[in-house]
Amino acid sequence: MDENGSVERLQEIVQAVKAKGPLIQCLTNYVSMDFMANGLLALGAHPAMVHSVEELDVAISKVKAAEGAVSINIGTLDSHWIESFKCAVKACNEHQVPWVLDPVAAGFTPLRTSVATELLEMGGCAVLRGNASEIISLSGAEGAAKGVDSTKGSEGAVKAAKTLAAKYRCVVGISGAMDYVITPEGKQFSCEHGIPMLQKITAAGCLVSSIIAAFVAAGRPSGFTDAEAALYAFTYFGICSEAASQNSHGPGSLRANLLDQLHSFDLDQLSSDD
Ligand SMILES: Nc1ncnc2c1ncn2[C@@H]1O[C@H](COP(=O)(O)OP(=O)(O)O)[C@@H](O)[C@H]1O
Ligand SMILES: Cc1ncsc1CCOP(=O)(O)O
Ligand SMILES: [Mg+2]
Repeated sequence: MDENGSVERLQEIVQAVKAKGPLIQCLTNYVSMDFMANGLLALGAHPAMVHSVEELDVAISKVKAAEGAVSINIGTLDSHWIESFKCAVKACNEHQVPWVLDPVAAGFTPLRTSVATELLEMGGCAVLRGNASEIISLSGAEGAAKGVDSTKGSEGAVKAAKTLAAKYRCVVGISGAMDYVITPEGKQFSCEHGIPMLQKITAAGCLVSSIIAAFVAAGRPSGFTDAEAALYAFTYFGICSEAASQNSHGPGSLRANLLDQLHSFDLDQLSSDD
């Protein structure tokens, strides 16, 4: 894989997602639930938002049988959610189901940093995806999070991402104007697609994290590494947002058009220069 992947591999993994329709079990915040479920459905995946500790083990054993993945997002944290996250990670690791972590607003409060760190320390995370402030905060430095938003550019988090990827043996994705994907061995890939207006749609980052989970689930049986899956998820999301922006007049129409593009973006229109 070169630094940005290839159009042929992008087409292959998107077609795999649409053909397999992976089951993505999401433990996510109240803000993102609707957009994440609709975004995953538009993409061709099958979302389920199960989060009670009483049913997570059964649900995740079914995710295993369906070759799906789990998306964990700490956005609206409280003590019940914390128990659910730990229970989900334990079940994922027991059943060998890939899980993706979105450490929303890590660094904004100490609890968020410590909960995300505790989950990573349980081991088995496939991909950690955050914005620059979140990734820097998890590395132990001052990330200067402005609530759930980053105040720093993604390039400023690459060093922190390399530290985290090596420490937790997981792929780390940093979103921003440039998205970066870092492997546990310290290899770096990047994706320049996307539009600034995405920052005006709440839960765009949450949706990207769950799309990464869908690409990991569909990609593994087709021979894609988790780093490739993350890179192509960022790329597909970025390209769809660019196409969506052409008929959009602001965040409201962009949000609707983005769902349409995730559903029916024509991959054949891409050339190897894209
Ligand atoms: N300035 C930007 N230009 C282009 N794309 C962006 C920009 N900022 C964020 N994005 C894209 O928006 C999506 C959400 O990323 P981001 O806003 O960093 O996440 P979060 O919402 O978790 O803070 C990602 O796909 C990212 O590539
Ligand atoms: C606004 C907000 N508050 C708690 S979770 C959440 C959504 C954050 O979504 P994203 O990180 O994708 O912008
Ligand atoms: Mg976020």
